[in-house]
Amino acid sequence: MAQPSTSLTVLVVDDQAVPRLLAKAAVESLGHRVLECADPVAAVQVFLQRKPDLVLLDVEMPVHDGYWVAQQLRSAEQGGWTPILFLSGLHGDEDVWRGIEAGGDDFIAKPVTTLLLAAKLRAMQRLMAMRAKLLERSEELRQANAQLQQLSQIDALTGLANRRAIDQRLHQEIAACRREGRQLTLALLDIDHFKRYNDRAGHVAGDACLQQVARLLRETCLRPRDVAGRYGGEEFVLILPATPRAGAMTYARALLRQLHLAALPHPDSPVSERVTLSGGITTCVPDAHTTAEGLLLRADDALYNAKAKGRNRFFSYEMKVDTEEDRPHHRPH
Ligand SMILES: Nc1nc2c(ncn2[C@@H]2O[C@H](COP(=O)(O)OP(=O)(O)OP(=O)(O)O)[C@@H](O)[C@H]2O)c(=O)[nH]1
Repeated sequence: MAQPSTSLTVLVVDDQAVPRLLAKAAVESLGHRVLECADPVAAVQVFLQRKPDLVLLDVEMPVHDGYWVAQQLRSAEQGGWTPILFLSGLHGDEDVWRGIEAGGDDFIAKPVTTLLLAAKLRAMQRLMAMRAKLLERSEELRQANAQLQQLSQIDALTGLANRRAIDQRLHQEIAACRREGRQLTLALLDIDHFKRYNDRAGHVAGDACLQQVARLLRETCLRPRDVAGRYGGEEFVLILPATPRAGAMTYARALLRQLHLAALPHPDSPVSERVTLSGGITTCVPDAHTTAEGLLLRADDALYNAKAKGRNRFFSYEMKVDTEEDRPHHRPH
């Protein structure tokens, strides 16, 4: 966008050759380039194709006058702004009013002097530079907002979706699975005896452990619609859309197996010398009565059950089973 000293491309529109050539000469003497046009309809085409920086527009022309041209240019710009200066022998208050109303930015009385034209162009260039700065700031703001929006959805420690994002996604997936008539699985996971981990290894090591578990969860959420999130503290959430009950339990077993293979040491767990998880799973085809709160309560209840049954397992009421029986190699060491 033009700075006050840069050279402009100026579209000069006048049906009469002499004033058009005079205006052209004056503009060129100020170091700017000129596109000439004698016909109002053609002027609109030239404007659209060549995208000049500024338009000098005669008012009185046959068939379509300068006001008509200004209106066409303004409606063609769609959010843009190219300065339009009227050049006219008519310069009563009413003429100026009509010109501004039609979308013009200023009015210059013919015959135009080079000095007046220079002053008007300089003023327009200033406005153009300010507008360019404003657009730049708006774009920066838009980008910052997009970044903030993204950050507001992410848990800072683990990089997983945070509680706010999880709540949003859960509502969306309940609605989507209800429409599709498909099963939705929700799992709440909790690291076993994490207080003891912190107490023995320290909070910094505890944080690192949370990050490692989060990485594992991210790696096991393979489908595009699967979401892994940190629901708070040492509690994680998985949203697995279009995942039936049996699939959810298979997934849970695979996750426990991956965690076992990762062999993250737990310094003080009565369950295992490795970090273990307990999980509560709930699966349903959502109907009109299904709520996010209801699903979370059911999953939390199932999680409580998994803890009560000895930890290091998933429990699902709907399946009436837990993952324990299938994985003898996961038993406490
Ligand atoms: N390092 C770390 N610890 C956290 C964070 N958030 C919560 N905790 C700790 O997680 C522990 C959770 O303890 P509890 O709720 O008693 O659960 P638990 O010790 O895992 O016991 P069970 O769940 O019954 O197996 C507490 O010691 C919290 O301080 C965190 O961001 N970083």
